[in-house]
This record gives sequence, structure tokens and C-alpha cells, in this order.
Amino acid sequence: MHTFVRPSTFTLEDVDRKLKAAKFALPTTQQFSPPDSSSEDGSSPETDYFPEIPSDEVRPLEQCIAIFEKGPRPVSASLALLNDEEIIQLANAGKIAAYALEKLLGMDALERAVRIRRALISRASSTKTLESSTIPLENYDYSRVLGACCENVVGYIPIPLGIAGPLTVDGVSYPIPMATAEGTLVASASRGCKALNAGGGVSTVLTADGMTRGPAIDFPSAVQAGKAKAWVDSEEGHGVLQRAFESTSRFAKLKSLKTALAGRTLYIRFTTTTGDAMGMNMISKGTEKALDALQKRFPEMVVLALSGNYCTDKKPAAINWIEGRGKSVVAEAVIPGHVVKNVLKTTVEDLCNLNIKKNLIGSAMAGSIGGFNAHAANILTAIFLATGQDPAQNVESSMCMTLMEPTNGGEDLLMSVNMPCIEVGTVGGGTVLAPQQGCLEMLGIKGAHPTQPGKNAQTLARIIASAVMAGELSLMSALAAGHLIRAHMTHNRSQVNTPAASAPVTPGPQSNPVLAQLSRSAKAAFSPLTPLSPSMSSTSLNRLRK
Ligand SMILES: CC(C)(COP(=O)([O-])OP(=O)([O-])OC[C@H]1O[C@@H](n2cnc3c(N)ncnc32)[C@H](O)[C@@H]1OP(=O)([O-])[O-])[C@@H](O)C(=O)NCCC(=O)NCCSC(=O)C[C@@](C)(O)CC(=O)[O-]
Ligand SMILES: NC(=O)C1=CN([C@@H]2O[C@H](COP(=O)(O)OP(=O)(O)OC[C@H]3O[C@@H](n4cnc5c(N)ncnc54)[C@H](OP(=O)(O)O)[C@@H]3O)[C@@H](O)[C@H]2O)C=CC1
Repeated sequence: MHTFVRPSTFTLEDVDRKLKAAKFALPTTQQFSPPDSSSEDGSSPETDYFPEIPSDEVRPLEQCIAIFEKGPRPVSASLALLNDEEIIQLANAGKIAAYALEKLLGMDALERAVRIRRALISRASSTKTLESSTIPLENYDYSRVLGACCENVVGYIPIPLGIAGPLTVDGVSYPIPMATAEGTLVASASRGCKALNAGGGVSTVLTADGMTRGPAIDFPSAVQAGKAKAWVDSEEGHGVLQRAFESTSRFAKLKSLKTALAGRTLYIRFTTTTGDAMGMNMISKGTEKALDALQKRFPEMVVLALSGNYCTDKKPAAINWIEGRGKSVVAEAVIPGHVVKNVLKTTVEDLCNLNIKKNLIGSAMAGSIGGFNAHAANILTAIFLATGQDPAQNVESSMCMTLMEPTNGGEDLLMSVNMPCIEVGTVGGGTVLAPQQGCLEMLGIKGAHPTQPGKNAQTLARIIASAVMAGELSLMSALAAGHLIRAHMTHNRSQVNTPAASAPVTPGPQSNPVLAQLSRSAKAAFSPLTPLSPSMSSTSLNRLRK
């Protein structure tokens, strides 16, 4: 193993370990044999095989292979002697796997690896657009991505970042970072923040903190599975599994083990603290170790999967809604009646009525689990993207029940959001990426908390619940006042890049005079230059659009 180390988060040894899937063997220094010194044309083989500077000219494949396989070590030094087109030749000849380019080119050529991969993928695809595409490639710290965030990287996708607020949460004022492509979201959350701040801000309560993993384990019979369940539930069993589990991390402390049988299959839901990490790698590592200990006690058992969906990760599940997963937060605020009227353009009575009919009864009618809200997922996901969270966990993280009731003799609004599954971290995952770290830094919660592990991640969960409340308040008000479509036509419809040519052709306005008339009316009604009549409800507009 070479020792070519760059000042970076990862060494090549790390990358080598993480990319062990690359199946072609690299010649080691010991295997290196200099090229045959007797050249037929009498030219110096040194010159043929080790040109100092890669030229623009593309040399024959055989010569490139010779440099790659017999050139100086480490292999990154050999590849530095080849130009991009020559490396593309090697990859097309099966000598280099496109996904292992970073490993082969070395830590100081990460952007080059991405550029070459783009060319390879582009030329292999039927559209061939990637190489010259608008997907950005430069000015990105790929060393943070490698072995941590993404494979087969061809660039990065910038998402607009807006700031809502600031919002006062537990007495501290926070700017709310939101990465989104849905116009109106930041405006809506900002209006909600303004209304919440006017009432003194949001207070939060953290009711639980624990990540979960639920493996599935088969036994020969339900009786044997039942014996294992009883042992796991016992003090002795819990202790054995806990010791094994906690040996894997400084931060994972096992809080509970919940067991359930389905025939001869045993499910165990491990719940653990995870410090400032969201914790899925951490808990999975601990669970694997605990299952090794269980296997020693019950050799007949078969671990079907580390995840048996009893966790439940990245899927809707009642167990999360009822028991919580990640951080469980209740956020509460009082919004003065005059603020409801002047900032939100509605009334306490209308808001409370709509909340019951929409967020509670409407969701119950729809058979919802954890969907007793208007758009918690909107605000939560935008903050997830801005702060480097795992976006797929928005499934359970955005479970939320929004409650509203009149207070102070009906004058003011008492509001809460109840979010039992906010799965966030300030270390690990996408939080290692520099822009995402910038957002966490802005909130004062970047990385590990220096003295109380877990406090930064908990603060992030409190901020998210409070920002969700701002979004709920503003959207519910817009719905109650009939302002939804007006706002979206102003903030959420591109006038530049929505070409007329994308209009439907068959059947279309051109071929149907009635539809053509409707289309013109709708266009006039939706133009941001022509504000909608306040009396025009979103329902009537929707009818118009059809
Ligand atoms: C990682 C692998 C693919 C290795 O799998 P492997 O079989 O050891 O890989 P291999 O070296 O034999 O290579 C097989 C192929 O994999 C690809 N491949 C292999 N390595 C690379 C690489 N570095 N970059 C790009 N592609 C790669 C590549 O296509 C390669 O073919 P080749 O090109 O060599 O002929 C496998 O172990 C795997 O798929 N693991 C599953 C990981 C996963 O899906 N994680 C998702 C996150 S888990 C989660 O978020 C949700 C969860 C788990 O909680 C949900 C639940 O509750 O179930
Ligand atoms: N494996 C899986 O099944 C799944 C993985 N994921 C992915 O998992 C990744 C996140 O995993 P996660 O476990 O959160 O992060 P990491 O895998 O990055 O683990 C956190 C690391 O940070 C260390 N650490 C240092 N300081 C702290 C601190 N104050 N609090 C907590 N940890 C600290 C931990 O130490 P120590 O070693 O002592 O624990 C650990 O090594 C994401 O990329 C996510 O997408 C998502 C879903 C499922």
C-alpha cells in the first residue's frame, strides 16, 4: 500500500478500503517491471513509457496500457502521465472501472476523476448530453463526498437556498435555512415567523430522543422464538445485548428493546441515543454486534436482515407515529388576535375551524397516519436539504399533528405542532459537506456539541418543529383567506422557462374554441401582472383551469 496522503479528510487508504469493490488488481511496487530496454526502432523506452508531460495527442491504447500497468507507482503517478482522452480509452477497454477513478487518480485529482467520468457516461449514453451539460462540476470539495456521501459522482446539483425568519425559538433568534425549488415556501414560512415572533416566539419541549433499528430473526419454531423473546425481555438478556451494543460507539446508549413475534420470526426494536448523529449507521453497527451476542445464546437462530422494517426507516409506519423515532418535539405559541388579522389576513375563529375540518377531520377521513397537518413536509424537507440531513427520512420526520384553539377569551390563537419523529444530526451523513455545514454554523449548531453530546442535534429538531409551525400558520391562513393560488401564481410559476411549446396539442386550445377561450381567461387570471380578485376563490379558479 502506498502512502500518498493529501491534507484532506480521507487518505487513499480510506478510499482503498471503501472502494474494495473495485475488482481489478493494481500492480504493486514490487510487481513493477521496467519496460524492455531493447526497442526495435531504437528509441528510448523510457521516453515511450514515461513521458514527463501528458500531451494532447492521444497515444495508441497499447502504449497507454503499458504506462498504466508498468509505469511508476503509485498508479496515480502513472495516470498523471496520461491525458483525459487516454484514460477514457483505458476505461473503455475495461482497464479502469469508471466508479474507481478517484481511487486510481489520487486525492489531488478528484475533480479530474469526475470530469473523466462525465465524459465516459456521456459518450456511452444515447443522448450524450452529460459532458457539455449545465450540471456544475467545478468548485466543489469532492474529498468530502468520497467514501461518505455519494458514488459515481458526475457533479453536484445546486438548489436555491432561502432564509426565512428569523424565528425566536426558546428565546433565541434563528435564521431558518431552506433549500427549495418551490417558490412561496420561504415567503410563507417568513410570514409565519413574523406572526409567531409578534407573540413572543415559540417554546419547545423535547419529549423523547432515540433512534431505532428493528431486525428480523428466524427460529425453527414459534416456541423457540418465544424463548428468545423472553430472554431478550429479561434483565439478563437485556444486559448482555446492551453491553455488546454499547461496545461499538462512544455515543450509542441502549434505551430499550421492544420485541414482537410473527410466527417463528422475532422482531426486536432497538432504541438508542445517538449523540449529535442522526444515528442510523451507529445503531446498525451496534445492533449487528448485539445480534452476534444473541446468536451465541441461541445458535439455532438465523438473522434474516438487520432491518426487518420494525424500525421503521424511510417508510410510513404507525409504530413511529405512536412511539416516536429520532427526536420527539412539541412546539407551542400564542399568536395575538390582531396579528392573525393584520399579518395573516384571517381570524382566529376561521383558523381554528379550518384546522379541525382539514388537518384533523379531513386527514381522519383520508385514513392518515401522522398526516394531521397542512405541509410539515415542505418546511422540514427544505431545512433537511439545507443542513445535510438524509432527505429520505422526511417520510417519518414530517409526521405532525397541528393543533389550534382560541385562547384569552377567544381573542388570540393557541397553536402547537406535535412531531414525534424528527430524525436529524449535526455530525455524519451530509452534514460533512461544506455548504450544509455553513447552514448549521449559521444556526450555531455545527458538528458535535462541545460539552453535551446530542444537544446540537436536539436544538436542530426544536428549530425544525418551530419552523414547521410557522409554515403551518401561514399556509392555513392563506387557505382560510382563499389566497393560496394567488400566492403561487406570483411566486411559484416561472415566466422564463415554461415554453409555450409545452402546451398540450391534442386535445388543445387550438383545436377546441371553448378550451382556447378558457385558456386565455385562465392565463389572464393567473398572470402576476393581473392580481386576482380577492373574491375569486381557489376553488373557482381550479374549475376555470379545468
Ligand atoms: C455497496 C454494494 C453495492 C457492494 O456490493 P458488492 O456485491 O460487494 O459489490 P461488487 O464489488 O461485487 O460490485 C457489484 C457492482 O456494484 C456496483 N458497485 C460496487 N461498488 C461500487 C462503487 N464504489 N461505486 C459505484 N458502483 C459500485 C458496480 O456496478 C459493480 O459492478 P462492476 O461495475 O464492478 O461490474 C452492496 O453492498 C449494496 O448495495 N449494499 C446496500 C447498501 C444500501 O443500499 N444502502 C442504502 C442505505 S440503507 C437505508 O438508508 C435504509 C434502511 C436500510 O434503513 C431501510 C430499511 O430499513 O431496510
Ligand atoms: N446504515 C444504515 O442502515 C443507514 C444509514 N443511513 C445513513 O447513515 C448516515 C448517518 O449515520 P450516522 O450514524 O448518523 O453517522 P456516522 O456514520 O457518521 O457516525 C457518526 C460518527 O461520528 C462520531 N461522533 C463524534 N462526535 C459525536 C457526537 N457528539 N455525537 C455522535 N457521534 C459523534 C461517532 O463516534 P462513534 O464511532 O464513537 O459512534 C461516529 O463515528 C447518513 O449518511 C445516512 O444517510 C441512513 C439510513 C440507514
